[in-house]
Amino acid sequence: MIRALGMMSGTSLDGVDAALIETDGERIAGLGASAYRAYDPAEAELLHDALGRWPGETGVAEAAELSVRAHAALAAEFPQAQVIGYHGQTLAHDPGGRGTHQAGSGAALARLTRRRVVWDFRTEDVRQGGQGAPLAPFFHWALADWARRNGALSEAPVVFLNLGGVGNLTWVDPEAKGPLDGCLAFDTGPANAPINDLMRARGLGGHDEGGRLAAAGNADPDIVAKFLRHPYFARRPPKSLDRDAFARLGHDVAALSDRDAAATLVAALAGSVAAGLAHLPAMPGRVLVCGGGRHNGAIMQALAQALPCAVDPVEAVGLDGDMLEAQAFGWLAVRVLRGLPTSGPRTTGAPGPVCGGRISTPLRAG
Ligand SMILES: Nc1ncnc2c1ncn2[C@@H]1O[C@H](COP(=O)(O)OP(=O)(O)OP(=O)(O)O)[C@@H](O)[C@H]1O
Ligand SMILES: CC(=O)N[C@H]1[C@@H]2OC[C@@H](O2)[C@@H](O)[C@@H]1O[C@H](C)C(=O)O
Repeated sequence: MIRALGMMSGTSLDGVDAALIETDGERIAGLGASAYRAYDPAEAELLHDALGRWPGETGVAEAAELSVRAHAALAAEFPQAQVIGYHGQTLAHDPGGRGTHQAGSGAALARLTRRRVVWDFRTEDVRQGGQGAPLAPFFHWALADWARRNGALSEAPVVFLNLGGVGNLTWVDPEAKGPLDGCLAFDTGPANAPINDLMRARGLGGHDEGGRLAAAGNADPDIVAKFLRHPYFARRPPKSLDRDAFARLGHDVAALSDRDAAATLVAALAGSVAAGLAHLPAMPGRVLVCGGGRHNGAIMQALAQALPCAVDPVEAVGLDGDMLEAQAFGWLAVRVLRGLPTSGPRTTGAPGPVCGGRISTPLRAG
């Protein structure tokens, strides 16, 4: 077993999560301590300004340097970690075109932390013809296996729904012999990013705390219906999204009041997840929600109404929904060290199993 530190900073640009996990890259032996470092407003601004940019373009070197510095500071709190799984900051994602761009050098992080770092998890998958995302699904399979062995989960199949800046879901059949056969995964649609962008644009803060603003408003059914007519939702998986792929939605709610705009974005999110369930091989017994969106009461209520099965935060089966993606990149780092696949046809649509990720080793003295 290896003690890995997974580190993730997602598309909502709020900060860096770090979590320890003990694993051989197959079974989870234990989930350990975790920590969070928020980006301050100036840092969030710098990252925001770099969104949509590719290596070499304005502001990218600064965003990369910030990412490495923030991750190194957080990693210092975990001297016990034998390897770091470093996702980097996604600035742009265009798997059918220019590729995928996670800013931040794992080699620089290895130098600063004097630890082995596994990074650049998505490029190889895209090179082989996959979407490069989502990558958490194989870990969702391992979690379902773990929760079932602990007696915390009885439903099979089950869905993990991650609500970060973008939403993604994994249909998991824990009775399958492994993650390559036992998952079906894809991005469902925009999740918190349009809500955060609305709040920022209207000077209301960085997010809708608890979903209170949305809960006080009424969704505009025409805007939601128009949004759900976008061909993305009918397209069969695999499929993945750039953070700002649905910027039109933000323009469509511009004329609404603050509360109705927030309610409309929440209804659009719930509708996109319902549309996603229609692509699954069988209805899950339960949807387990992770990511920051589960703290938004309006989102959880809208999901409970829109979905034909139970909807619970992952805490219901003993997991930590704020740290699950960080744990995923620790688990994936160990898989890369062992040469095990990190994605495949039913998660990213790559033509076969892919082991994505580069390994950087710090220089030793002497
Ligand atoms: N208490 C809360 N109330 C309402 N919304 C919240 C709350 N806490 C977090 N969120 C939402 O969740 C977001 C953070 O979610 P998360 O950390 O899962 O995203 P991420 O990891 O950056 O994104 P991704 O999964 O897309 O890579 C916040 O930006 C906010 O929109
Ligand atoms: C390109 C990229 O960074 N995509 C993220 C984003 O945030 C959620 C969704 O879109 C998912 O596809 C992915 O992150 C998670 C961790 C994943 O790869 O599973």
